[in-house]
Amino acid sequence: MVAVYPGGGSFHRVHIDNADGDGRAGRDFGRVLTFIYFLNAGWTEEDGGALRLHIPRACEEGGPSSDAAAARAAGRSPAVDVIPRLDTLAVFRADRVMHEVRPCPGRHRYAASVWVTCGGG
Ligand SMILES: O=C(O)CCC(=O)C(=O)O
Ligand SMILES: [Fe+2]
Repeated sequence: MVAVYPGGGSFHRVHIDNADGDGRAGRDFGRVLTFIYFLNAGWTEEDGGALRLHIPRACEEGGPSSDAAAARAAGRSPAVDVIPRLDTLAVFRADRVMHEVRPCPGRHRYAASVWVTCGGG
C-alpha cells in the first residue's frame, strides 16, 4: 500500500497494526511484521511527519536503557522517531509495537507499506 499524508497537519493516531496478537481470530489479516519504505526526497526533521515507535516493555528485557527508565519514570513510554527520508526502511513487529505518524504541517508525505502475515485472514 502507498499512503500519502497531504500536509495541513495530517497525522495517524497511536495504533498497532495487528491488534489481535497473532491474528488467529481473523482480525487485521494476521499481520506479524510491518515494513515501511519512505519516498520523500529532501525530507528533514523540520518537515514533521516522523514515524514514532513506542518501545514495548518486552524489548527492555535484560536491562532497560537509562533513557527508557527515565521516560517511564516521567510517565511517558520510551519512543524512537524515524524521519521519513527517501530510502529509509522501518521494520517492526506488527502485533507488538504501538506507533503513530506525527503531524505533517506542510509537505506531502509518501510511504509504501508491506505487511507479512501469518495465519488469520
Ligand atoms: O507511514 C507511516 O510511517 C506509518 C503508517 C502506518 O502506521 C499505517 O499505515 O498503519
Ligand atoms: Fe501502522
